[in-house]
Amino acid sequence: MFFASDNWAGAHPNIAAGLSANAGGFSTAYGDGALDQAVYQRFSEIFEREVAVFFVATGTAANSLALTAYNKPGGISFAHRESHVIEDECGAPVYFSGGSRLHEIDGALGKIDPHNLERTIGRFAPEIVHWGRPMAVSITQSTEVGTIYGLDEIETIAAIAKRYSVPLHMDGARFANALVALDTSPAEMTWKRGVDILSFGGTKNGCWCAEAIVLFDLDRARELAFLRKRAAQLFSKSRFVAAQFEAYFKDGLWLDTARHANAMAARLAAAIEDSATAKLAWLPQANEVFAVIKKAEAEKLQAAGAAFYDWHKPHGFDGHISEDELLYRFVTSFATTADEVDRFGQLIA
Ligand SMILES: Cc1ncc(COP(=O)(O)O)c(C=O)c1O
Ligand SMILES: C[C@@H](O)[C@H](N)C(=O)O
Repeated sequence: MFFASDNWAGAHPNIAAGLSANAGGFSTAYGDGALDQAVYQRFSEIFEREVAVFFVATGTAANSLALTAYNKPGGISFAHRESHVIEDECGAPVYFSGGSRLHEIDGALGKIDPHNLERTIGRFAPEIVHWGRPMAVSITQSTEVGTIYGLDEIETIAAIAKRYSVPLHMDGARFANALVALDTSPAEMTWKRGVDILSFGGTKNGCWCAEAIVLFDLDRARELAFLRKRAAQLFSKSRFVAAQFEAYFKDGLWLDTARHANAMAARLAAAIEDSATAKLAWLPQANEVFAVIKKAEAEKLQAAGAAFYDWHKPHGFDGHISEDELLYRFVTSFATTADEVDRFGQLIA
């Protein structure tokens, strides 16, 4: 029973088959091969406009380079206080940009509160040389605590970013999970709501190692090409990332895998709701489930083979956590089975 992270899941068989099918022969290196070009075109079709696509190895690289694409001396990017770019990337966005800063914005359950954003970014609007100046706004979709921004919420945040002439970045490490949960289109959830640059994650949703920066603001494409190479993120055998995305998009596989992961999260949440020894912290909106469980009970579950971790209490969670309890995070994936969830449900009953 593996709920530690969707990063623990392997590669979907179709993705693995796509890699094998493209392993032979020769292909122009460094992103210029026929398969690369075909996949770039597929991204433009999916987003219903011409986009620039840059394959990178990790979500951290995608986020760091996306923010660096808009770099400026004294630049400040604004992100949720518990965002991955602030809490889990070891300062990579600051490092890759040569010293831009990340400023925390508060908001409940992983989502930036627009009023807090307006108030904070507004303070830096005079661009006083001592303080620095706004450079970007970054949101995570779905968020680090499995919540989702509605289309109107994205639009509201984008409008604030535009008011201060900065781009809106979307950390889409779990883009597909949010997309199917909202039952909307990639275009509607991004550029049509004011997103300028997207970290498009495939790795957590069935790929072996496939992340892409999707740039809607094509004027930045040339700059980003150099930033990626300087960051040692340009794959020589780029066809192997392209092959994964080709299989990922084929027949809507990426949407099916995300729907399955979300459905398994809903199933797991129902089992936790029915439990006498655990409390669901909030309803899952994508593929992450959070529950308050007695430490002793959690240890029994882990001893029985369930892999999951405790998680820090997010801002805006007003549930009670007793001394002998902790908040735990469960992440489902394309590889999570109903049997696995039901087996866990029996243990936690
Ligand atoms: C919300 C979010 N963004 C970005 C990342 C970064 O991905 P990576 O670990 O591949 O750098 C993760 C990692 O799981 C994540 O959860
Ligand atoms: C670092 C850890 O949070 C990872 N991003 C995950 O979601 O599992």
